[in-house]
Amino acid sequence: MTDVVLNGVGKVYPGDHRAVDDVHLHIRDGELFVLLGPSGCGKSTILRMIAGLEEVTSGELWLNGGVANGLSPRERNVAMVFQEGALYPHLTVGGNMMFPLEVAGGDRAESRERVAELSRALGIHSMIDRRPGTLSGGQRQRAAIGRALIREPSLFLMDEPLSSLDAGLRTELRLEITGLVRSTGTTTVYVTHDQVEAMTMADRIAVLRDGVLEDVGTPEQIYQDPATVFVAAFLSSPPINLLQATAWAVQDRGVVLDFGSARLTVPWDDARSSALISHHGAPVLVGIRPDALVPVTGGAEERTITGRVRVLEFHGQDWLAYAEAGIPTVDAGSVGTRPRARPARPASGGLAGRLREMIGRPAGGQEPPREEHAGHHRRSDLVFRAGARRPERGQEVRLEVDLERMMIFGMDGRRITAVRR
Ligand SMILES: Nc1ncnc2c1ncn2[C@@H]1O[C@H](COP(=O)(O)OP(=O)(O)OP(=O)(O)O)[C@@H](O)[C@H]1O
Repeated sequence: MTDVVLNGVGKVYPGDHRAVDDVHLHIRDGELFVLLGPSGCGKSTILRMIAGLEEVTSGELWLNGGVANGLSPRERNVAMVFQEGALYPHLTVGGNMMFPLEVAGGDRAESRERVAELSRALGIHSMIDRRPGTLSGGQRQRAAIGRALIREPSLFLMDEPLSSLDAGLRTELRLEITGLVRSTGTTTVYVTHDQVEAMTMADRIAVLRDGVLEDVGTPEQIYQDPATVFVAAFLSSPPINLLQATAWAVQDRGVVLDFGSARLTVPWDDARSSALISHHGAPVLVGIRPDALVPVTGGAEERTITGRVRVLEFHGQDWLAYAEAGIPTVDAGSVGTRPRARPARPASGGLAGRLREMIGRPAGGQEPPREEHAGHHRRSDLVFRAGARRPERGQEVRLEVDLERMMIFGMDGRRITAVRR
C-alpha cells in the first residue's frame, strides 16, 4: 500500500522564490496521478520533493502513513524517469535493466527472467543486447522505464517522460505506460504540461498555477466542472469563450446575464440562479466552450447570441468559426492572479533587486492586478464549432448557448457554485 499525502507543503528556493505554496494533496494507492500546469508552476518541484531530491520548506510529506520529510531518497523506495531517461551508455539495454537488481544482490537467474519479462512488456526484448547509443529516442525511454520499474518500486515518478518524442511516438508510449503501470498497480505520479496527455492517462489530475493548487479531480470532473477560470481555460482547445456580464435578478424570469449587446437568462429553476442572486448588479465571468455554442435559425432570445462570422478555419473533422458579437472577451490568464507567485520578500537594493522589481510590475508604473481584478478586456471573437451548418464568411449567425454547460465564475476566477468532487 503506497499513498502520498502532501499536507500544506511549500517550497521556497534560495533567493526567496516561492515555487510551491501550501499544497494539500492525497495521492491514493495504485493511482496514476498527473500533476498538470504551465511551465514554471512547480510541478517538477513537487515531484522532486516526493522523491527526496528537494527539501520540503514547510508542511508535511507523508509516504505510506509516515512523515517522510527527513527520509533520504533511498529510504523512500521510489523510482524516477526524467524527460531524457538516463541510461549507462556502456551497458546494453539488458545490462541497464539488470543493474538495479545486481546492486540489490538478487538471484541472477531470477533477475534475468524479470528483465526478459519486463522488456517484453515494454516492446524492447529484441534490442536487449544493444547499447543506448544505437536506439531511437522512444526505445531509450522504454529502456529507462524498464530500468526504473525493474525493482518494483512502491512509487513511480515520471517527469515529462515523453516530451522529447515526436507526436506519434508520444501517443504510442503513453498508451503503453498507462497499461504497464495499471497492470503492476504501482502508484504513479506523472508530471506534464500537456493537457491531452493528462486527460488521457490520469485517474486524477491536479492542476497547478504559480505554485498554487487550482483544482483536483478526475479528467471528466475538471473538464466538465472546473473549479476556476484558469482550469477551464487551460483544458480547453480550442480556447474557451470567456465573457464578462452583469447579473440582474429579474422577478418571473430568472437571473439575466447582461453582456451589453446580448443577454442570456438563467431561469429560477436552474440551481445556479440562487447563487447568482448575491451577484445582483455585479459583474461575473461566463465561460462557454466552443462546442456549447450552436448555430441555429430562430432560437429563443434568452438563450442566443448574435454575431457576424469573420474567419473560418478548417480543422479536419470540423470547422471552427470566429464571430464578432460586440462582446469584449476576457483573457483567462489575467483572472485571479495571485501576488504570492512573486518573490516572498520584496527585492532589496542592488541591480539584481531593482531588475526583479521592474520585471514583476506592469509597464507604466501601474500596480499589479489584485486578486479581485477582472482581467484584461479585449474586443474579440466568439469561437464556435460550425459542424454541418457551416456559415459563410461575413454571414450573420444566431448562436444558441447550451446553458447547462455554460460556466459562471466570480471576478476572483472561482465558480459561483460548489464543484462536485
Ligand atoms: N533550483 C532552483 N532554484 C531556484 N529556483 C528554482 C529552482 N528550481 C526551480 N525553480 C523555480 O521554481 C519555479 C517552479 O519550477 P518547476 O521546475 O518546479 O516548474 P515546472 O512546473 O516543473 O516547470 P517546467 O515544466 O518548465 O519544468 C520556477 O519559477 C523555477 O524557475
